[in-house]
Amino acid sequence: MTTPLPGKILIVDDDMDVLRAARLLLKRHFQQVDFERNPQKIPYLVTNFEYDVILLDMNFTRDLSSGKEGFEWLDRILDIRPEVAVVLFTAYGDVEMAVRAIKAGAVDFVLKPWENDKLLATMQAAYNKKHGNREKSTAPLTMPQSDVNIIGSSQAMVEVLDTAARVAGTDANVLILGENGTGKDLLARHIHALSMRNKQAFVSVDLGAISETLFESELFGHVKGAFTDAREDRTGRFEEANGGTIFLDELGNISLPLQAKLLTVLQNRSVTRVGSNKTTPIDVRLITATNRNIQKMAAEYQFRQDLLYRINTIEIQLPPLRERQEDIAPLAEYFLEKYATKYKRNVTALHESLLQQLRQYDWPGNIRELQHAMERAVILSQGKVLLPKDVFMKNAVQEETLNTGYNLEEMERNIITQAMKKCNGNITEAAKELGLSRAALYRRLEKYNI
Ligand SMILES: Nc1ncnc2c1ncn2[C@@H]1O[C@H](COP(=O)(O)OP(=O)(O)OP(=O)(O)O)[C@@H](O)[C@H]1O
Repeated sequence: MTTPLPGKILIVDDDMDVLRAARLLLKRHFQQVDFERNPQKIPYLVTNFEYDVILLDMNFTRDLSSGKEGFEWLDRILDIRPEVAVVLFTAYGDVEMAVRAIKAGAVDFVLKPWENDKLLATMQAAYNKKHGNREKSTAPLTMPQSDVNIIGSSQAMVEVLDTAARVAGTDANVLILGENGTGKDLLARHIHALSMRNKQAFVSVDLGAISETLFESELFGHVKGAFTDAREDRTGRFEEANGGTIFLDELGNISLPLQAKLLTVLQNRSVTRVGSNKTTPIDVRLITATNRNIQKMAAEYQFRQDLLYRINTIEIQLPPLRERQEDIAPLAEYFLEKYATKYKRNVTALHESLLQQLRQYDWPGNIRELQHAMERAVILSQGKVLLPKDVFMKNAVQEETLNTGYNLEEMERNIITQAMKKCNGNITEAAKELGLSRAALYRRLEKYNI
């Protein structure tokens, strides 16, 4: 048995069975574990005993499901002892409540019914966090720093980044929602960079770009001879991510049979390579993303509800760029500097009239579109200051589009055809030109039969 941590723990829950089971487990790992059924005793206990971590139930009998009482007690505890680490017990599926609790100052949460390893790891991390912070109370927190550069000071982005920072240290599954080009991939990297797993791999998989037949082999690996083209053993992406984070992008695009396969892996926390009967345990943090309305898909039985429950412990919605206009100028300036350096161009500023137009435009391709518009403008501009004409040029594509009238689908088809022509059929280049991900372009090529 490992030496117990010298921590003092308090468990507050009105269910005696929960108290006994949690205490039995934690007692083996912490020096002192007290428990209390009656939440009214919390102020007395917290005032008189220096607990390191308090494991607090969200719902007491007075109020069975809203979590309101849990929030009140959380506030009281933090009023009396702001330095104590509070971990919340929440019922399975209380996603919103868990996010709110973390925003309200809890360090983490554990879902009931709990897995012993998970509860223990969470309590130990909470203890370490609190203990580390107390010793270095005047020094900056020793949280991992992210080297991912996310620009955004709009209220919406501040909230997104705040939630990301709070959930990064937990192992909670995160589902990132947002239109194409809003920065879902970047945010996933940021969460990984802020997490304890940041020294391990971050593996990003674009599910929209994997064919149905290769899905299993790509994700779970295969053994030599498993199918005609399997000439060597292959490690799947889940195994590559072992110990780190796996980011599954475009999750809304996979078929129901593949959803079932993914769910099995997530439930069993192990993978079996195609053609093998040996299972390998995996320890990965899961971040997923989609640009589709996944709740609606679940309601229409296009997406499995049980899989959704697994992946959306925390949901983060990235707003489209048109809804965070304050971020447009800082982003444009950031890309200006980036590309001026990259292409060694002496372009140093954005004219006020350009800034105005940038703010007015609605950016259907979001930040990716702005990024490419700035890259093109920096390369082509003739002066030091970028003007509206440098960014909003009427080029052949736009002219041709205008001639087709206002049928949106027709316009989209035309723009894509033009971009494919311009890039000689190179999908990566054309996707870049259009401000779309490769997968998003593939889907459209299929849709329009181009
Ligand atoms: N807040 C931001 N600050 C700086 N760069 C950003 C920001 N958001 C996105 N970007 C950049 O914009 C581009 C598109 O972002 P990203 O690929 O993360 O979007 P996405 O939502 O994952 O797109 P898709 O849905 O098409 O896969 C990337 O080059 C990314 O680095």
